[in-house]
Amino acid sequence: MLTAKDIIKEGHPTLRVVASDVSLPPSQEDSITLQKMMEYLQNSQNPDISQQYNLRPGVGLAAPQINVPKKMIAIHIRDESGTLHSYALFNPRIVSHSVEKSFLTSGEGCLSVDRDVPGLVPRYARVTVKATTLQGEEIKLRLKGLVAIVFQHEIDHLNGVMFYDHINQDNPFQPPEGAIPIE
Ligand SMILES: O=C(O)C[C@@H](Cc1ccccc1)[C@H](O)SCc1ccccc1
Ligand code: NI
Repeated sequence: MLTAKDIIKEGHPTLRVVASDVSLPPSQEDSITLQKMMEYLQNSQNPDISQQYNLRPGVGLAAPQINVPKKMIAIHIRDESGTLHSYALFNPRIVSHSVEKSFLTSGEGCLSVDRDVPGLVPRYARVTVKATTLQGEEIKLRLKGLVAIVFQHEIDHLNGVMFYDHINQDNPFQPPEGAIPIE
């Protein structure tokens, strides 16, 4: 199982590379890696397991964060209405997005960043994502709210982008014009 020691931290060059497309159908190695990423998220949200293995809770994980520069992400989160969004995806890409922006009022964190970075992170309020699932199915997801933010955070990792790259350095707490705050 993946544990905290498998997650690389800021300063590691792999966090700043553009990850490679995964050739499909995926190799057994890539499938197992993606399954382990999903397992990490589920374990990190289980009070007993996360305490036993000292896992930092996560709702998303991108392969570059475990030093695998490939386009693979896992997302496991309950949204505002309690709906579980659990996805293990190859080659996710944003195919369209709203002009309207949104942001988490609490700012963002990252499993690869062991420090608080204050500031608001402007994101698209709504995104349409295409990807291939572990089962080899091509899917299209229309996302909004917290789930849309998590997807954008993870897809950023596939392009070598960290959440704090988006923070307005002159005024970190300046909400983007007309953006929707998400608690
Ligand atoms: O480092 C990562 O990629 C995982 C982040 C994802 C994230 C997405 C959106 C906003 C902040 C972080 C971790 O999940 S950070 C821990 C966490 C846990 C619950 C809710 C938000 C963040
Ligand atoms: Ni992150």
